[in-house]
Amino acid sequence: MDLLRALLPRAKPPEGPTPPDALPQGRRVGPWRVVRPLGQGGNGTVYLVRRWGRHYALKLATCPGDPRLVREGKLLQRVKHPGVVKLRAAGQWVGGAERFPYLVMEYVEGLPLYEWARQTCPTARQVTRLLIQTAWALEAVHRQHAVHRDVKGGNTLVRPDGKQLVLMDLGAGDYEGATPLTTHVLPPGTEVYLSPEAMAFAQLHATTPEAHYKAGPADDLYSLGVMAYRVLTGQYPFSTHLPRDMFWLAVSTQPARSAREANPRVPEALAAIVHRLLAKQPENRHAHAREVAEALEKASSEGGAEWDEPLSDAKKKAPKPQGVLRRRRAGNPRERAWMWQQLQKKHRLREGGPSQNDAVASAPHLSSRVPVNRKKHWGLRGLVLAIAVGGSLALLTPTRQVGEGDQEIARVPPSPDAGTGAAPFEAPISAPAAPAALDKDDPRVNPLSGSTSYPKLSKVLPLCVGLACAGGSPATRPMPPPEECPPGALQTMSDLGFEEGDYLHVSMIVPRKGEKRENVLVKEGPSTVLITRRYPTVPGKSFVSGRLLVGDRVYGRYTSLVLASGGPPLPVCMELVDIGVNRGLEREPESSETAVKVYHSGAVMFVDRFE
Ligand SMILES: Nc1ncnc2c1ncn2[C@@H]1O[C@H](COP(=O)(O)OP(=O)(O)OP(=O)(O)O)[C@@H](O)[C@H]1O
Repeated sequence: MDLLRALLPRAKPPEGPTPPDALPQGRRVGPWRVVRPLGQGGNGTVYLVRRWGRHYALKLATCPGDPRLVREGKLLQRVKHPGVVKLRAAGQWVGGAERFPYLVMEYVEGLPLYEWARQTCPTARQVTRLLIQTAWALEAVHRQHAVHRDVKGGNTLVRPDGKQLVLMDLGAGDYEGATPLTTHVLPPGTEVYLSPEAMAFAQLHATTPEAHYKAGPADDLYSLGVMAYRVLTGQYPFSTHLPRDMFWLAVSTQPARSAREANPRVPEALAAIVHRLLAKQPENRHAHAREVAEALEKASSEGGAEWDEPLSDAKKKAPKPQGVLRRRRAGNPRERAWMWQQLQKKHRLREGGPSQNDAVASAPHLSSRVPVNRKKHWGLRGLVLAIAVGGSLALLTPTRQVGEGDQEIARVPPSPDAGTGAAPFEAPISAPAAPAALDKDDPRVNPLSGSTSYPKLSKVLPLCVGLACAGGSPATRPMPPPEECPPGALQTMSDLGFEEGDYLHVSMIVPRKGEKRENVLVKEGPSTVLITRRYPTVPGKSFVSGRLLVGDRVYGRYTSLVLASGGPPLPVCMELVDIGVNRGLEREPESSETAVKVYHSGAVMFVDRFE
């Protein structure tokens, strides 16, 4: 029997289209090329994509024709505000016989609010600055007669300077005149951020299928209050460890403990604003988001030294990154594609199509079926995952606690005093070699190179050396492996007013006066190149240092910038590109195995990672 089984061909999953949540690196979506996934949300997968040397975030719907994503696009189109993620384009991706809407947004580099707070141990004033920005962003949303409906730390990103917050994910949002999509009592959202009036409505209309709660700006303000409470104290206003019914009861009837009680380092005036946002009656909250922003601005400007104390000081162990499980994939791409198709079929049969893709909070006394969030696919993903990790039933039938749908909730720190710690200070960058002197003996071999060592490049170097020892010829060596930027590099880029994809013209040599420019000899190793043009923040004759890697082309990774105007070297993350903005410089035909020549000039482009 076993022999028979061994002789029979193994059943293979049929070939199928790549699922929209598993696009590989390099796959094109319209003109955008996938770099890597950034994460998965309730109704789509967000990819880092690239076009013309610039990065964007592309959100691709999980369900064909998903009207929520289309609505998110329309909403983003209306709301134009520096504090709200910018929409750049929208389109449809064809996967098999289906069309999946996608949105292309600016790529916001940064950390979600709570993670930022955990890493930076901010003061009340620093947090308040970000809360003010959130309030102004909400004001911009509300002014468009729209509501966000899912305001929470996980839907914000704090830029690396820690001074700017961007409100993200308007996927649960709604605006006046939009086609109704909600088929349940409550619209999509996250349970711990749900207002008492929404809960009251859900309880009252639990048995009325046609009743739909209409969230308004006051609901967003309540959620903002929860978010503020959480970032200031490390806790939610009501314990998320309560049984669901008790949690609802507490939110509906109990006054929230003051944020100052939860964390004595929260200034009184700030705690009072948060308390007002958490009022049970919407009319007792601020009338508009603008009012919240103004109240916060006033309190912060009048606040004394207490506002500049860190809100906590103990260093906390990093929680397991969110979404890790969600990002794990089952089997190989073909198997995943097949499983995905099966699950889609099932999903469509059961749910009657993507338009019912709302997840709801049922009133607690009704059932404990579905917690409030938009991750209806969690069950499906759980199934895929369970298959992948050996069929753990626990994944399919988790013990649901309040707010479990919001993954961050499960990891709420028990007390603010668990504290946060300052992020490690940026590693110092060694000073690069000055480009002044040309090598007299061989003026065309890395004339600007030095012997500087750079922290991150130490990882690449042994690999290259290893490859060289193995006897691989430069032409046949693989591309250098991806590498993170040195600490502080992205900050330098933004301080100098550049964005990813911006580039500076460089010369591979210091040209001598009157000398005819020609191809130059280069070799692998430390390299310094001269910036040949003037830029508003980078004067001509500044230079960047890093390392050249010789492979099928000559790649350059530059990690240190010395401004001609003086000052210490600045960490940067810049990649050598040719005049067509292609990565690396072409090996000129006159190159040999041992003597590689490239064109004398090119450019160095700001990147957020060495790919
Ligand atoms: N424009 C962007 N720039 C950078 N990262 C982004 C951008 N948009 C989304 N992301 C990241 O992609 C991930 C998924 O985002 P998405 O908005 O789809 O879902 P979510 O907010 O994680 O979940 P849910 O939709 O269930 O609330 C998040 O980690 C988010 O920070």
